[in-house]
Amino acid sequence: MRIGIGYDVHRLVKERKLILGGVEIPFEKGLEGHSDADVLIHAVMDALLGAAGLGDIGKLFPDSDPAYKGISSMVLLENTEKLIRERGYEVNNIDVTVVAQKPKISPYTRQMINNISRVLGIKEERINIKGTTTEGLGFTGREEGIAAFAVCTIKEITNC
Ligand SMILES: Nc1ccn([C@@H]2O[C@H](COP(=O)(O)O)[C@@H](O)[C@H]2O)c(=O)n1
Ligand SMILES: C[C@@]1(CO)OP(=O)(O)OP(=O)(O)OC[C@H]1O
Repeated sequence: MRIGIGYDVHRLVKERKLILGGVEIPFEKGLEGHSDADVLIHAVMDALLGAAGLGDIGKLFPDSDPAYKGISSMVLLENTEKLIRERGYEVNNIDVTVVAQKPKISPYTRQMINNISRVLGIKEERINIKGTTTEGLGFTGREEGIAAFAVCTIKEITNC
């Protein structure tokens, strides 16, 4: 078993969609980025890549590459899963914390978990997603951005 950790931050701006965990959440602002800026999925990808010893998201999917402009991060997650599988690992479990003053993510976590479970080919019970505010403190508290932390474990693929 190997463990990985991921962390990402994206800025909240007007006239962008807010996509978290592959779910479009109605909100007055969205996250800025080269891709769809799904900060939750980016943290999960970095955790998976870290666990497998494969570097990080920016190394594998550089934001200088026009191929990734506006791409759904669920596609990048799918590619990440293939890479760790090629290394001989499968995902065991994932735990994510989204740090956002607003919006509340709890009404959407079931759908996010379903999206991730389908892309990674693992049971929903192996994925946990939670939200927290920072009680108005810091850049997340001022609603300037959203942060996400993810921890995962991966295990060697066995044939039996
Ligand atoms: N973006 C968020 C933030 C919080 N939640 C839910 O609210 C609970 C209380 O949050 P505190 O930061 O005040 O501790 C938290 O445990 C979550 O259930 C949320 O869904 N989305
Ligand atoms: C996902 C990538 C690639 O489109 O771009 P962004 O959406 O800007 O995200 P970030 O977490 O800043 O870095 C990873 C990038 O390479």
